[in-house]
Amino acid sequence: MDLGLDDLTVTIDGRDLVDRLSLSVSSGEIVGLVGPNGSGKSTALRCVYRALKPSAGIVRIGGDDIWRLPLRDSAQRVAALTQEGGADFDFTVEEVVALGRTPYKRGNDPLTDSERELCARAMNQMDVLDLAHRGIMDLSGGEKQRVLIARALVQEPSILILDEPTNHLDLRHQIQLLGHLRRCGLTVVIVLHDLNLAAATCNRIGVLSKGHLVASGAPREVLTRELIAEVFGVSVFIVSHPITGNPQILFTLTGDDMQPPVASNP
Ligand SMILES: Nc1ncnc2c1ncn2[C@@H]1O[C@H](COP(=O)(O)OP(=O)(O)OP(=O)(O)O)[C@@H](O)[C@H]1O
Repeated sequence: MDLGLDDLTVTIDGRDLVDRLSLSVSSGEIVGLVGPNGSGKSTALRCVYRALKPSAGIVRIGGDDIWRLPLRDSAQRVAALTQEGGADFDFTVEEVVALGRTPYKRGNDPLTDSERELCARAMNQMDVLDLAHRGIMDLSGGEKQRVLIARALVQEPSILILDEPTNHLDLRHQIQLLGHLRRCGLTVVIVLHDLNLAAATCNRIGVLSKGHLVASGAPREVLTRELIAEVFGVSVFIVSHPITGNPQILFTLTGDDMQPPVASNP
């Protein structure tokens, strides 16, 4: 299912946190959003998973304005891993994962056998099956993150929204998760701070700066020295990955690479 943001604008207290953001994501495509802290990435995503109503513009999923759909319908199409987490209650891991089925249930309907299998499969994919009976509150940051991703997967969405999903994940689990996204065929919008991971994962990358989309395209077109200096204020070197050819960003920690970002609002 495709996703489109048309002139999405979020204005709060007179400030445009997101300003006329337009982005289209084809069915099965993985699009990354990158940008400095406070550039509007999470705010834009919140409009897609219906946590925040845009001040102007439209979010289309499969051609429908998401804000005009019944909540149950949009929850069957879009699942999100948010920065807020949503694991602040004393449920077991398997109970939290089962919550992903809520858009398909009425009242206290129990899970069907096939839904139980779906939950077990997602927990296995996210490597949390052996934690099934543990309390979510007692898990490590990375374990909790993987449980919440499993919950999003059992929602069986067509569109997956992931806000910094690699937070807390060790290298192996980062690769497992992003590799799974590459293979699963879902339409994905993902915020990543690690530009190398973004280059490895995304078909296209959109760069946000001060609420504006300042670049978008294939990783190799977008992640240039010039763009990174302009938007992030860091002077980097870019090499090609020896196997995939994806851009890999190299930097030092001497401080000599830092400069003020100069990206301005168009
Ligand atoms: N409800 C709100 N009221 C006022 N300002 C807000 C609100 N939500 C976000 N902001 C501000 O909007 C700007 C964009 O925030 P947002 O969380 O979208 O940035 P981000 O690009 O996701 O940042 P980060 O990389 O730090 O997660 C920030 O300056 C933030 O302080």
